[in-house]
Amino acid sequence: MGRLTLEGIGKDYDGTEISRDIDLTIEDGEFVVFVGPSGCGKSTLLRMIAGLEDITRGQMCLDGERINEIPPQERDIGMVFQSYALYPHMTVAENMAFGLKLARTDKAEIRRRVHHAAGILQLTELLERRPKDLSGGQRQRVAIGRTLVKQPRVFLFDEPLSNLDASLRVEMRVQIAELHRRLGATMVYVTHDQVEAMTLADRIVLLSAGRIAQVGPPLSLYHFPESLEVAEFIGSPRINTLPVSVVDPGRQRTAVRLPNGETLAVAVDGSGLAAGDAATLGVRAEDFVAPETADTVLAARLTVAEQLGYETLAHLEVAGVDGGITQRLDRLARLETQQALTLGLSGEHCHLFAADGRACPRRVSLPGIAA
Ligand SMILES: Nc1ncnc2c1ncn2[C@@H]1O[C@H](COP(=O)(O)OP(=O)(O)OP(=O)(O)O)[C@@H](O)[C@H]1O
Repeated sequence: MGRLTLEGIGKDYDGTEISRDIDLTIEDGEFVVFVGPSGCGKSTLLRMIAGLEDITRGQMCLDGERINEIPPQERDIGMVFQSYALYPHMTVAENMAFGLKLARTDKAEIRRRVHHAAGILQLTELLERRPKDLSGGQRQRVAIGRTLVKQPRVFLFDEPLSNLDASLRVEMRVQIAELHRRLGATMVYVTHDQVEAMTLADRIVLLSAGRIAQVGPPLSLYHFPESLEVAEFIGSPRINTLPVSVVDPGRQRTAVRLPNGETLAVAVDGSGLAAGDAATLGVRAEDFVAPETADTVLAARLTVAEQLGYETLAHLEVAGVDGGITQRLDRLARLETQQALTLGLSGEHCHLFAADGRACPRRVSLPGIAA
């Protein structure tokens, strides 16, 4: 088993609050990813779970047992670090066996576990090599193997792929997902890369300034963000934002005035808003619709087209929208610089945020995705 519960967890450094009010249950076998901007407290929270940082406030339990005061090596929690921290003078097998030797595990049992882990991580052929003779991806697999042999109840990963090049990151991401599927173990993973978070997580914990901004399955955070901050962090390219003013707040639809003076009825519960309030309309790059079927349109002009092979990203100038708009188009879209384009908006496909950043609840249902 490996069920973690965090109740009211907080951390101070020299009187400054770094983490606060963290209430979270991580179920046995779950893959949870902590994500958020640099300095939001992801690593600090992970290190508190590992026992590498003291907990200032709150209680942490593993399978119902309080672990606040239990030293790291006795917690039954294994951590894979960003820097692989392998011993250069030891072979792969010796590196993987080292922790078990210190724990005075029986030699035959060590050999069995090292070979089992090497099989899972495709390291069997490399067991006699030294770290300097391995690629970055192989070293990272050894670092994972060193944790795997300890058979911990919970695996922690602190940005394990950030030292790898882009293609190797993708490859290792798939291997970590596969490892989770095979072991069915509880895994907690820290990254600032939202693509890694989206692809690996059963649930994402998005942190902001030491607090939890939102917890949920990746697609819930993508389609039903509770704040502008979450909407802007999840998704690439970043969600488009347009300054609007509220014309008529309603329970099913809320009418807003767009920068071009037109009105759009957005499918949200705007009952917390008042006519005249400033607000922000959010539209994801793929959520513009054909002008013929749109509720209203915006005139745009192309500045740059990025042709990525599998899609085209059109960067557009729109009057009254600072920073412009990005539209995701078909991979074969043919565009010319300065070309005039018409953006179609549908009230069903937009988000609306109050001036304080709070999201108005969307009035749309997406099959299989919980709001
Ligand atoms: N030992 C320390 N003493 C004082 N402040 C610290 C210490 N360690 C971290 N901090 C501060 O705590 C905050 C959170 O740091 P943390 O490393 O947890 O953030 P992070 O979200 O993991 O960031 P990154 O993505 O850049 O690694 C930061 O403001 C950081 O400067």
